[in-house]
Amino acid sequence: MPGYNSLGLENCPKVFTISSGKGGVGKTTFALNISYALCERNEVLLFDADLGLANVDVLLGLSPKFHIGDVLAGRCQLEEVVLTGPRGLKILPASSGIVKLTNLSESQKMMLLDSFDRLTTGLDYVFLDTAAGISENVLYFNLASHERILICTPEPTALTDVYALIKVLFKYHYIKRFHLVVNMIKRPSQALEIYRQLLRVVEKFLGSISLNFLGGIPADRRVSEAIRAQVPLLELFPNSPASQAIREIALEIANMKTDKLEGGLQFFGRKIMGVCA
Ligand SMILES: Nc1ncnc2c1ncn2[C@@H]1O[C@H](COP(=O)(O)OP(=O)(O)OP(=O)(O)O)[C@@H](O)[C@H]1O
Repeated sequence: MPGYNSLGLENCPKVFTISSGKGGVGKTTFALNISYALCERNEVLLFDADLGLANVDVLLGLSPKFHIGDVLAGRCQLEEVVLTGPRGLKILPASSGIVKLTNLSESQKMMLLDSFDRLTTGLDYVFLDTAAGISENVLYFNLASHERILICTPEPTALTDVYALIKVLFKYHYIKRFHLVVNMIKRPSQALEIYRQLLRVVEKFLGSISLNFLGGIPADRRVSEAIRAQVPLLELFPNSPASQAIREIALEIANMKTDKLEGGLQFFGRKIMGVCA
């Protein structure tokens, strides 16, 4: 049976990249919990695309038998790398500490995208948790997705780093559509203040960019307790302030309209190869 996503499009998951510019802002925690929230009613794959420093599997206490390096070396199929997490969430772990994976060749990227296209058939959502910063891989995964969620915190450095990421994606890759989540806010109004601050700078220096405010997540001590317990925050503390905020963002994502979803990631891979050639 072919799969249908929430928009009724056959075999075409909606692909989101989650990136941050700065490290340590809560990107992986968000990626795990937003995937967990959405897999209550959908088929979801969380791809730990932080190819140098993987940790989604660590957050869940899972032990991968194979990793993407094994696929690239021809030792297994991508399907064998996938782990099943809570609520049936599918997790594609990356490859902790294998430095050469951080610089994939174009042919390796294409091979990975081909396998990825097979793997994602029938899914509703794919979330790509990228590395921090603006390395080639981060840009590549951002290009390969339908939507881009940027995470920042109220810290000025988090804001300047997320601006740098938007700037590179816009100036060199013509990407104009982004969503913002402000994590670790201290009071409810802070998220919108930060969003407006970033929007002002983006409009002043970059012009016609669509920056959508997805929501704010409070600083919540339950987050680190859930990490220590290796259980998603939404499962362990479903009523904590951060859990409630993440569920609201999940609702926004579920209701998000996308103009047109084309093909799977393979299509995007080809598109990128055209851009990069
Ligand atoms: N809403 C929150 N409230 C309190 N602490 C948080 C929150 N979100 C994340 N954290 C804490 O921030 C730290 C970094 O989180 P996480 O590993 O998810 O960040 P990251 O951006 O993925 O980091 P990296 O750059 O290493 O990939 C963790 O210790 C986590 O407990």
